[in-house]
Amino acid sequence: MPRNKMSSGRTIVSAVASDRVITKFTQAFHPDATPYQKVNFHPKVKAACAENKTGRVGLKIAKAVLVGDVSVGKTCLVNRFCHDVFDREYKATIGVDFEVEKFSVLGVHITLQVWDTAGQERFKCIAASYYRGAQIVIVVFDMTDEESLHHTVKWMEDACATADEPVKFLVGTKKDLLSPAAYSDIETRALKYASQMEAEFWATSSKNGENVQDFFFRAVCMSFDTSLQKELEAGFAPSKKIGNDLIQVQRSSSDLYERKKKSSKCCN
Ligand SMILES: Nc1nc2c(ncn2[C@@H]2O[C@H](COP(=O)(O)OP(=O)(O)OP(=O)(O)O)[C@@H](O)[C@H]2O)c(=O)[nH]1
Ligand SMILES: [Mg+2]
Repeated sequence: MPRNKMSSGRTIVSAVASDRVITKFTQAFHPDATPYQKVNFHPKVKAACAENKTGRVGLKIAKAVLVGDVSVGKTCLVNRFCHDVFDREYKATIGVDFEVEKFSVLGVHITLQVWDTAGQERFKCIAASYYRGAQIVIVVFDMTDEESLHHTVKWMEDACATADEPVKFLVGTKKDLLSPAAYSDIETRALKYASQMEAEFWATSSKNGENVQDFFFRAVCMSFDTSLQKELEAGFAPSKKIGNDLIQVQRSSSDLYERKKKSSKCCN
């Protein structure tokens, strides 16, 4: 297999970085913290991938959108996962940013778009226009700020209104700032919110990276399995364009590894 070394030091295998190759279904953060019972890829999905029968399907996976209050740590979460960096200085997101990550899941190449929205009220109008068609909704709160947890119900409601039957996640950040007792306390409350929203809970730290990669891998596995299952049941009918986004999923891609970053700025 062709291998290249990126400037960041990540090794690229067939257009996908070696640390973006998923061969096993990533488990939930905690078995009691999820409404999703999946612990493995569906047998039909596994068979289709093994037999190279995923076709040239234009699966509309995987668009992920991050929402949540100002300064809860959305951008840091994305930056830790996509660039393995952490910035302690707060720089507010203006409008919306997005990142593109390529994965190989069971040998199938997929692209994940990660939309990082601004928490500031004045950008809400723009951010909301990017929720459409998302298959992964990630509502983020700061585990040191209880108010931000209370607001997650509304964020989830708004984001899901135009999303595409999304996999739902409630992600707590800044775990590194909590004592074990304080963490246990907020976790108990967060689990109640997650259960009420029918979302899967994860606790993370972008500062030290705790659970960040596992969380994104879990999101990709869930979305991939669900979408491919749907496509298989539909008999690979030509995929419909839903919303603004259509992401190609192909068995083999000749694309070079690429990283796009786009900023949409607004208003008021
Ligand atoms: N200690 C610690 N600080 C964090 C963590 N995540 C984020 N922060 C800090 O929290 C502040 C806000 O982080 P951002 O990621 O910019 O917050 P945001 O949610 O993107 O904010 P908006 O773009 O305004 O919506 C920054 O000063 C970060 O350094 C974390 O896991 N641990
Ligand atoms: Mg931000």
